Amino acid sequence: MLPTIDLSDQEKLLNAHFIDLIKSLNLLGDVILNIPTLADSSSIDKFLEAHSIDLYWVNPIKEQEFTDNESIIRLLDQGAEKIIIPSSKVLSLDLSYIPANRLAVSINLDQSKDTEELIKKLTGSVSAYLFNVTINSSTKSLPESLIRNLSDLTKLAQKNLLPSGGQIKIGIILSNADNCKFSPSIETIKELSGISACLVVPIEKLTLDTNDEELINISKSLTCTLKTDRPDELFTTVVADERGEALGIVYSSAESIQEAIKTRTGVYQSRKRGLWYKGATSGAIQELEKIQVDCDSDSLRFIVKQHGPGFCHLNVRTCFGVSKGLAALEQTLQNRKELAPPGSYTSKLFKNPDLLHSKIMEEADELCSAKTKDEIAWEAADLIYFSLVKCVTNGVSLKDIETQLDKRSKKITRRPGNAKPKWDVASTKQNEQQESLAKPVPTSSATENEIIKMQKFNLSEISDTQKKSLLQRPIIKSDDIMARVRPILDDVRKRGDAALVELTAKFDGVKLESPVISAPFLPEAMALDESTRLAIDQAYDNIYKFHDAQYDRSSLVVETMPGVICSRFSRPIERVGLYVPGGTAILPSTALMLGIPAKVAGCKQIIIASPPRKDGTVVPEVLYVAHKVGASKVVLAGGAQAVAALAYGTESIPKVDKICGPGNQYVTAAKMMAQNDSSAMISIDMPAGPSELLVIADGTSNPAYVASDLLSQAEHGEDSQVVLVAVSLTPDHLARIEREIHIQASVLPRVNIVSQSIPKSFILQVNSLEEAVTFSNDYAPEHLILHLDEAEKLLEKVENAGSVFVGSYSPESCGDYASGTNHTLPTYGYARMHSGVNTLTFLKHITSQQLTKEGLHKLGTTVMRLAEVEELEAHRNAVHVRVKDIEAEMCQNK
Ligand SMILES: NC(=O)c1ccc[n+]([C@@H]2O[C@H](COP(=O)([O-])OP(=O)(O)OC[C@H]3O[C@@H](n4cnc5c(N)ncnc54)[C@H](O)[C@@H]3O)[C@@H](O)[C@H]2O)c1
Ligand SMILES: N[C@H](CO)Cc1c[nH]c[nH+]1
Repeated sequence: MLPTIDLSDQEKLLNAHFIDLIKSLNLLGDVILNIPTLADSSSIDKFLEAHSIDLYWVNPIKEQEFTDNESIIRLLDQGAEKIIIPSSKVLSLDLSYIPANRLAVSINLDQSKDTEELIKKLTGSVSAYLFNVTINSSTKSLPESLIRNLSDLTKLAQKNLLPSGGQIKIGIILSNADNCKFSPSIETIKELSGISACLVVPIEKLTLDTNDEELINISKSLTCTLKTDRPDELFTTVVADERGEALGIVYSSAESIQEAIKTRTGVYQSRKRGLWYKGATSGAIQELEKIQVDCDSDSLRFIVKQHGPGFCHLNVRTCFGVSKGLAALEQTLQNRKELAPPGSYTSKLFKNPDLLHSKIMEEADELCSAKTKDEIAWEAADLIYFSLVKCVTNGVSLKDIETQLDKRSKKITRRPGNAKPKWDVASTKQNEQQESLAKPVPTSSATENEIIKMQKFNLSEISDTQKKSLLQRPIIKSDDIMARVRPILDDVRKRGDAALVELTAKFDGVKLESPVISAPFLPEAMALDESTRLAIDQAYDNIYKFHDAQYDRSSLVVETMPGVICSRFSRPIERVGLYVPGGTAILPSTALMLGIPAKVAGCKQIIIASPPRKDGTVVPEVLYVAHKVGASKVVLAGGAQAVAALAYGTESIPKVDKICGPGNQYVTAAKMMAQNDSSAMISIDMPAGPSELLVIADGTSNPAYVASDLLSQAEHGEDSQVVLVAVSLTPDHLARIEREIHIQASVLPRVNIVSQSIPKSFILQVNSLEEAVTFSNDYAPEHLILHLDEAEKLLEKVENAGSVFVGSYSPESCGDYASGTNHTLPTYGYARMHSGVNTLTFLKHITSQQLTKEGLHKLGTTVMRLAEVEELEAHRNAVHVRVKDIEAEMCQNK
C-alpha cells in the first residue's frame, strides 16, 4: 500500500488520531505527500516540522505548473525520495540529469491512449508509475479486465531492472464513477499485490483499529501482502539496529506485527511462548523505527533502537557476539562518558575541549600528509576516534551522522565543494605559481549545471565559534603575503626604476621603456567616446560637490579662558600617491574617488599609479581623470612595486607623503609595511582590500534586486565576500533570492569569478532586525545595503560600516561610480575604526594658540604646578620667568 497525505489542510493533521496514524505509516516506508503547488516547498517544511516522516514522495497537484525542472530539483534537494510528474509533462521537461530512482510518473489510464508507448520511452529514466483508473463497478473485487490491463502494464514496466538496481514500483489510484460505490479494501490490496502493484490510499481511509470494518487497517495492509512457506505460517524476522547491524533473528506473526505497529516497539512471536514483547521483563526494550519487507515478501527486517544491555539474552548487544569497529567504538565512548576508569584518556578529552580541538586539527593534518595505505588507515582511524569523542560529548550518535550523509545523498544539486580560503590548498599553490604569471586569472569556470549558491546558516543554530568564524574575512595569509612583498619593497627601494621595470615585466607581463608618464598628457592618449566622457564628467561633478562640501575652510578659534586663545586650521598634504587597481578590472572610477578629494583639499602634487595595459599604455579613462584632477604623473606599475615606488621614490618618480587607494592583498600589505618603515616616512589612508558587501533584507525585499547587489560585489574578485542577512524570510522568499543569484550569475561575463566568490560567501538567517543589525555591526562591512521596509529607520542603529545604501532603489553601484560618496572604503572589519577616503584624508590639521599677559597670568599657576608634578623644571621655569615679570609690572602699576 502507498498512503497519501494531503498537505493543503495541515490543521486537520494535528489531531491526535492523525498524528498516531502518520507515526505508524512512517514505520512502513514511503508516504506520498500531495502539495497544493509545485513551488510550495514550505508546506512540506511545515509538515516535516510537525511529524516525523523520513521517506516521502511529493505529488504536486497542479499539472500546469510543470514548466521547468527548477522546482522539481528544489523539492528533491529538500529531501523528497521521488517527485511525481504528470505524464502530460514528463517528455517536455529536461529531466536527464535527475536519477531515475527520484522520478515517478502518474498516468491517467482513462485518458491516455498510448501508455505502453510512453512506458517504453521512459525505460530507465523513472522508477515508479502511478496509474489512475476510474472504477465503474460496485462489486467488492476489481473487474477482471482491469486487473488484466494493469497486470500487463505492470509487467511491461517491470520488464527491466532499474539502472541502479531494483524494480519499478507501481501504485494504483482508484476513483469512483459517480454511480458506483466501490470502496477499496484489504482484498483490493491483496489483489493488486498479486500483480506486483500496490494500492494508493488516502490517509483518511486508514485506521489502526482492528475492529473497524469501514476503513483499512494499516497492519493488515502489510500482512495481507506477506507470504510464508513455513508450516507455522510465521515470518522470519531479522532484528537490526538503526545502522543496520543485525542483532538477532526472531519470528513474526500477523498478530505480533499488528502489536508492534500499534505500540511502535519490538513485538515478536515466540514459537514457545506466544506474543513476545521484547524487554518487558529484562528491560532491554526496543523502539521500533522501521519494518521492512524483503524482495519476495516472505521475511522482515525490524529496525530498532535497542535499549538496555543488548538484544541477546546473554546480555550482549547482538546474538552474534560483541560488535566491532565503529559501533564498538561508539559503545565504548558512551560507556566512558557515563563512567570512566581512573586515568582514562578519553575522559580527559571529554573534559578538555581545547585539547580535543587541537587533537582533531592535528590528526586531520596528519591524515592529509599520510601517503601509504597503512599510514592513511592509521591516521584516518585517529581522526575518526577524536571526531567521535566530539560527537559523543555532544550527544551526536553514529546514526545521526549517517542520517546527515543520507540527507546529503538525496541532494541533486551538487555543492561546488570549494574549500574555505583558510584551507584552500589549491589556491595557495596557484598563488605560488602566479609569481611567474602576468595577471591573476580565475581558477576555474562554472561547471554546467552547477548551482552558484551561497552557504547558508541560521543564527539560532550556530555555535559562538561558528559565529566568530563567519565574522572573519576570507583569510589573508599575512605572513605569506608579507614574505612576498618584503623583497619587492626592498628591491624597488634599492634599485629604483630598474627594479620597477623588471617587476612590471614579471607580474604584469609588460616590458616598459619608462615606468612613468608626466603631465601634460597627450590628448590622443586620453581621447574618449562622447558617452564615456559625459558619464565621467557627470560622476566628477557629483563627487566633487559632495567632497567640496566636506571641506570646512574656516579656522576653528576658541577662547578657552580669558586671554587664552586656541585655534585649529587645515593644510593639504603636499604630495600624495593614488593607487588605481588594474588587476582583474581597471577602475577609472577609483581614480575619480581618490583624485577629486585630493584636488579639493589642494594637494600640490598628485601622482597616480596603476598597472599598465598589455601594450604598455594607461587606459585613456584613467588618463582623462588624471588630467581632470591635475595629476602631475602617472606611474605605469601595479602591486607592491607601485606602492614601493611611491613610498621611497625612484629616479623618475618623486617620493610622496601619503599613499591612498584600494588594491589586492599585495597592494594592501605593501601599504601597511611601508607605513611601518620609518625610513619611508609616509602614511596611508587605511587597509582597503577585497570588496565586501553585507545586505540586510526583510520580507519586503525584491529578490532580483537583492541578488543583483550581492553579485555586483562578488564580481570584483575571487576573494570578494558578500553576506546576506535574511530577516525572518520565508523559505520561499529565500529560495527566490537564491534562484535569482544563480540565474543572474550564470549570464555574467565574469561568471568564472562569481562562481568562486559566491560559494565562499554566506547567507545568515536571523529572526529579528535587532539580530541583523547587531551582526552587521560586529562584521563592520565595507558596504551595507538595507533592503528593508522603512530602511532609513535602521540608520541610527548602524555603528560600523564604510558606506550605507538605504532602500531598494539605492544600489551600491551608484556609490561605486557617480552619486557623490566615495567608494574607497575600509574592508576586513576596519570600518570599526576607519572612515572611508574623504576630503579630510588629504588634509592635516595644525593647531595654534596665543595667550595675552592676563591669560598667561591666570593659567600660569596651573601649568607650573603640573610641571612640578612631572618634575620638569625647565617647563615650569618658562612660565615662571614670564609670570614673575608680569607680577613685577603689576606691582609697579599699583
Ligand atoms: N575597498 C575598496 O574601497 C576597493 C575599491 C576598489 C577595488 N577594490 C578591490 O581592489 C582589488 C583590486 O585587485 P586587483 O588584483 O584586481 O588589482 P590590483 O591593481 O590591486 O593588483 C594587481 C597587481 O597585483 C600584482 N600581483 C598579482 N599577482 C602577484 C603575485 N603573485 N605576487 C606579487 N604581486 C602580484 C601585480 O603587480 C598586479 O599589477 C579587488 O580586490 C577589489 O575588490 C577595493
Ligand atoms: N565596489 C568597489 C569598492 O569596494 C569600487 C568599484 C569600482 N568599480 C566598481 N566598483
